[in-house]
Amino acid sequence: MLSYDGESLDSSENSNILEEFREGESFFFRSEEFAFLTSGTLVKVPDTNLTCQSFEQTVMRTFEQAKHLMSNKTASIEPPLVVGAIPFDRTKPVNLRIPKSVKRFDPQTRLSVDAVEATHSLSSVKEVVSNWTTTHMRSVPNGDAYKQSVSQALDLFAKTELDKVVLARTLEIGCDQELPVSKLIARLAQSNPNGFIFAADSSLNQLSPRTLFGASPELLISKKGAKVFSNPLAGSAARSTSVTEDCNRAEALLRSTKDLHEHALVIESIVDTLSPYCKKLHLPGKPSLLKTPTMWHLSTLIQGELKDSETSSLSLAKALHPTPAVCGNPTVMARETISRLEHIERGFFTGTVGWSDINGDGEWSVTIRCAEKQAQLLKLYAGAGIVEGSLPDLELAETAAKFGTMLNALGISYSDAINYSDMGMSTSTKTKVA
Ligand SMILES: C=C(O[C@@H]1C=C(C(=O)O)C=C[C@H]1O)C(=O)O
Repeated sequence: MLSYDGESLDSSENSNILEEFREGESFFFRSEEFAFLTSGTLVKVPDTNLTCQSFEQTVMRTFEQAKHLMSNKTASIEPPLVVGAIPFDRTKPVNLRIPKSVKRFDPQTRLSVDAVEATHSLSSVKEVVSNWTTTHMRSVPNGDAYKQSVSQALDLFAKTELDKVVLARTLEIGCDQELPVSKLIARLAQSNPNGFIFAADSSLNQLSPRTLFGASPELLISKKGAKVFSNPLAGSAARSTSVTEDCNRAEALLRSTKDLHEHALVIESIVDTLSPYCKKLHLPGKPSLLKTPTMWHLSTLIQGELKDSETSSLSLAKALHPTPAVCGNPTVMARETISRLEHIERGFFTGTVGWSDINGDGEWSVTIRCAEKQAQLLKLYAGAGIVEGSLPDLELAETAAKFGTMLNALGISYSDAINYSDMGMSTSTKTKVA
């Protein structure tokens, strides 16, 4: 492992690097290619948002400031990185910073939070943080209200030009103590070996520190030199523990006209946005399947070669965000529909989280399968794309299945979740607790 200061750390099979994670100060990111933990803030990107004309210049100025501050250091200094999260709403401020130090490690490293866990499989936070219990769980909006919003969206498809809208809900989980984010990240990293694992400060002010963390399967954009990649996902089915049923669901998804349409809208929009930047753009003729431990998705890997290799990954993220995978189509109408029908504040959920270096090389994943921690409260987020042919019950169940990524990490079973909250499973399996 290497840090900015040229500090060299042992590269071993297991790493306790997450012990150094400090909420409010650290940023963690792991993709298939890169993994690092940062600490401190050298320079914060001043308040700006994706609608600002000067967004890129503001980031560049921050890099220049950081270079100046780092110029006193020794020759082994690595180039600075800008890291952080961008919210769903393009008019809201981004939360980006250039950290004081960056420790890189091999993405294959098995992460743990102490030496004992390093040698044992970390099965769930319920086992690692002994004796913690949930004080409450509640879906906001509740299942019926969510289904009603889906029905209202379906009416709009018939009456307006709206083709697709993504509607989300949250699952609030109260804990009887503060859970360490480091352990949750370790668990997510172990059980989602192919996902983008992230943890970022999402505080809006110093008084209420918040941390956003998750395991996203979706890549908004990555850029290395002239090469760009985007891996949009749209069209989903929950995994099954029965192998036969699991295969059936995957095959049904690949053939589903509704899901293929939902997927095609996303691909078309991303290709339209990337085309002017690229001299070559390649994509397969049809979507393939991508699986996470909890979900199947329709997936398309888009690869391009930039006309100008200096185009920054952040400029591309700015151009693409929000894609119809998390917003809808047409974008403006979908955004208005979300603000009218969704009844939650998305914040950084369905934004983008990642990093970029001074040359613009970087990775920005879509901020999904995540939760935000504020003291003893965890807020889990999940959304589903609604198109003509969507059924309110199934969309509610899809959001429930998407909560599974985080529930698994927490060691909360579906049945526990159903007992305590309106999770949106079929009413026959629901046991309400007074
Ligand atoms: C909004 C979410 O996921 C998005 C919606 C999907 C869908 O509707 O099929 C699939 C992947 C994501 O682009 C989420 O996971 O919360």
